[in-house]
Amino acid sequence: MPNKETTSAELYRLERAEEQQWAEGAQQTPTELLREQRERGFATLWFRPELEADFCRYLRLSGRLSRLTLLSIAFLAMAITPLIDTTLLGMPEPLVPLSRWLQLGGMIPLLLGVGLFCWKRPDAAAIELVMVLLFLGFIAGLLGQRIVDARYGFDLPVEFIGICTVTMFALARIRFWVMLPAAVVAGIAAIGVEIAFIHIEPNVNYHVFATVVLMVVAVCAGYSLEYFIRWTWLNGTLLHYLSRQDSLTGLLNRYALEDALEQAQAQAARESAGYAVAMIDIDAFGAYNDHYGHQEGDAALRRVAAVLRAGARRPLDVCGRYGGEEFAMLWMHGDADEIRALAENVCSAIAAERIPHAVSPVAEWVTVSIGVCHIGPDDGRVGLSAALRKADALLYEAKARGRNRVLCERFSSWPDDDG
Ligand SMILES: Nc1nc2c(ncn2[C@@H]2O[C@H](COP(=O)(O)OP(=O)(O)OP(=O)(O)O)[C@@H](O)[C@H]2O)c(=O)[nH]1
Repeated sequence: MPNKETTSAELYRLERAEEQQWAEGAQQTPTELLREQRERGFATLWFRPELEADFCRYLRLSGRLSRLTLLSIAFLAMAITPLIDTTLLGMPEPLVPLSRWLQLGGMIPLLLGVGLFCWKRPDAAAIELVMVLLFLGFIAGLLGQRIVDARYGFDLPVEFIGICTVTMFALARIRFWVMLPAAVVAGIAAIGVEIAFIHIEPNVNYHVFATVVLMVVAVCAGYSLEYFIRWTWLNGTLLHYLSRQDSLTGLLNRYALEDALEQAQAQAARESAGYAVAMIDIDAFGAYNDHYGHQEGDAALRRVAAVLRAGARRPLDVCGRYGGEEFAMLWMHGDADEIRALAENVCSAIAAERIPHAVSPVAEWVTVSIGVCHIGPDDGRVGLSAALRKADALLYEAKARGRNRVLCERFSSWPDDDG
């Protein structure tokens, strides 16, 4: 899912690439995959690989603001501490140089660097690793200072380690299983330091107890938060696909089809590229239904749809169900001859399926008629309804000329009837 800064052109490309991936690789449609995952559950906080990659990308992009908030809080804490450590916290003077060095020389530049990285590269796969390393660096700094401070009898509020861990689970938006090992290391190191180096009784027992409680809270909060995010993503993505998919054929439904066609037209205009819009209708499908029944009719529609989907495999092509037994396609790029060849291929591929049609006036098997309106690069911006109307008129002309054929014409060769 694209982030806010993605331009509409990039967004269009991303969506098409996503749909393309689904269409090419998968045995199952997105909705089938998502439904299956919902039934299986995800108590282990893991989706099947086809979904996991998409979810991780979503988590990285949607977590950008949250991570920047976390880094801002850490930055603020680091910036404020020099003002209060000697006054409010009672840090002895000899410890101040070390503390300043760690804060101003180490943590603040590090936070600024990581902040810049999270700002500029929200989608970087390394973002989880960077956040975990920052966390471990932070903890190492705190523990180092804790050991030195204790020599001067200063009891550094070591609960900060637990609070850092809770904050990481709550705001870093990195996966639970990535954060957990770092949290365990931090917890063990914190408790180890208390027991081995700190001898300020009875505070050691209190600090150990507080660290354990905060670590348990952090882990539980991290688990339930990620479970909730996964649940929301899974249902939201399922709804997204259901609202765009024709339930019978798995192609884009009318709403999504028009949307995709408009976006493809805008893309063509940006690239000054030619394209073609096609209307496709199954021949004598009323008779097919009457003869074989609606169940068989549905099965035939699915098979025709599968062939059409295969005919729109290039990254920017579009294919959807316009309504009933009528489909629409858009082929991006290509001159009139290439477009005609694509349409002819689709027409003959459907005939080659040899879906029996005993009552067709055209052939012994299911055939289609196709009307194609080709819009050249110099035809200017053509409205979607005008392009579809011309393709539809050509389709009816193809029907009138005997069906099972392609009629392809250039948009500009038609009289302008828009006005
Ligand atoms: N099984 C099934 N049939 C459908 C569906 N949607 C539309 N139809 C049928 O498609 C048929 C369309 O028939 P017509 O519009 O008369 O066209 P046709 O019989 O294909 O004739 P021509 O287009 O002139 O070749 C009707 O019988 C509809 O019931 C569907 O989802 N499933």
